[in-house]
Amino acid sequence: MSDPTPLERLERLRSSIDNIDAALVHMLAERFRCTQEVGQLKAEHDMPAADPSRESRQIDRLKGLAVDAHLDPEFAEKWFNFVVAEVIQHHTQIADEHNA
Ligand SMILES: O=C(O)C(=O)C[C@]1(C(=O)O)C=C[C@@H](O)C=C1
Repeated sequence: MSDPTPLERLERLRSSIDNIDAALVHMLAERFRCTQEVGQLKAEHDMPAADPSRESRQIDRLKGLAVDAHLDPEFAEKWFNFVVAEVIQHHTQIADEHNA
C-alpha cells in the first residue's frame, strides 16, 4: 500500500473532526438540558442566577484538566465563561417568566 496522498490525509482528518464536532454538539445539548433544569429549580426557590464561587471552583478544575490534556488553559477558561454567560441569560429569562 502506498502512503496516503495529502488530500486523502486531509479527508481522514476532516472525518475525525466531523465526529468530534458532532460529539461536542451533543454534549453541549445535554449540558444545556441540565442547566435549564437548574434554572427552573433556582427560579422556583428564589436562588440567584449566577454563582460566582461555583464558577471559580469550576474554572480552577477545568484549567487543571486542560493543562493535563495539553489544551491551552486560558482557552478552557474562555470557553467556560462563554457558555456560562449564555446559561445565566437563560436562568434570568426563566426567573422573569416564573415571576411574571
Ligand atoms: O451550578 C449552577 O448554579 C449553575 O447555574 C450552572 C452554572 C454553569 O453553567 O456551570 C451557571 C451559572 C452559575 O454561575 C454557575 C454554574
